[in-house]
Amino acid sequence: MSIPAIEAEQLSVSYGGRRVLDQVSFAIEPGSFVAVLGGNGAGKTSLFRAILGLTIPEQGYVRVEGQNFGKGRMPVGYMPQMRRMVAGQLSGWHMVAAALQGRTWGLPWCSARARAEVDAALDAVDARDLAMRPVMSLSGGERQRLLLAQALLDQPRILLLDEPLASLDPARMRETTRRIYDLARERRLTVLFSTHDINPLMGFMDHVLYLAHGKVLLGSVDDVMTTPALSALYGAPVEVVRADGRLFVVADGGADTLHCCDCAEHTR
Ligand SMILES: Nc1ncnc2c1ncn2[C@@H]1O[C@H](COP(=O)(O)OP(=O)(O)OP(=O)(O)O)[C@@H](O)[C@H]1O
Repeated sequence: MSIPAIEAEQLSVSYGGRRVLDQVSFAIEPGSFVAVLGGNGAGKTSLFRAILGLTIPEQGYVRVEGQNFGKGRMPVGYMPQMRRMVAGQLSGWHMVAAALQGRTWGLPWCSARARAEVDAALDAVDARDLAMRPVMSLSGGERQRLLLAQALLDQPRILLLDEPLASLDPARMRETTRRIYDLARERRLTVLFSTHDINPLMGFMDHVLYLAHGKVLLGSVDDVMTTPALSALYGAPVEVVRADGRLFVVADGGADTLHCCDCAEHTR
């Protein structure tokens, strides 16, 4: 592999002495589209924050394109979880522009260049029609598009997308995934895409990065989504079941469905 887009080595992240990521190591290939899976509290957001340098590792390191950027500007666009979004009365345009303002400290943020960049990001996610509307009046799917536009500012080479499908209906999930996939291919982006529902990503993702109990497993869907692989990761028996063209990951005894995916849809 060439220099990895993202590389973690013996990375540990803890909060108040509780380890969320425990000496994890992995390397993400440039240009790959990676589904980041794991139950609630598995550490998906913590991993993204560590990559962004917003959370200081207890141990180990993360490198982006082979470098430790520290507080420097990295070539990474971040789409946070929507429930963390605060926008109030801002228009869609100003919400996207606010992210640019944060990154162009010291420059006149309403310059022609800045305006053109915001317009281009809105165009890329087909959201020009949302530009003048108050964000608080927008639907969940429309707000997601604005968050994606924010992540595209500054021409990133890597996108970290934290649950971009949250609160979308199944048709919108597939449409949103396709939009992100098309953008990623067109711009040769590396994408880490966290989700609780792998179904809409089938046929789009190159790899799965699965988090459980502080550990990670990275590989193809066929390598990771298997009974032995996930049981080893969880350190307890889980079962990967294929039924009606769908893939279910269930806790031992079948009482608890952890994830499911639709194996029937492998075509783009
Ligand atoms: N700033 C923090 N201080 C203390 N604990 C934290 C902090 N941030 C996250 N945690 C805890 O770390 C664990 C992992 O959280 P994280 O948000 O990374 O998980 P996640 O996989 O993104 O979860 P979800 O799917 O529910 O969004 C959780 O138990 C959470 O409560």
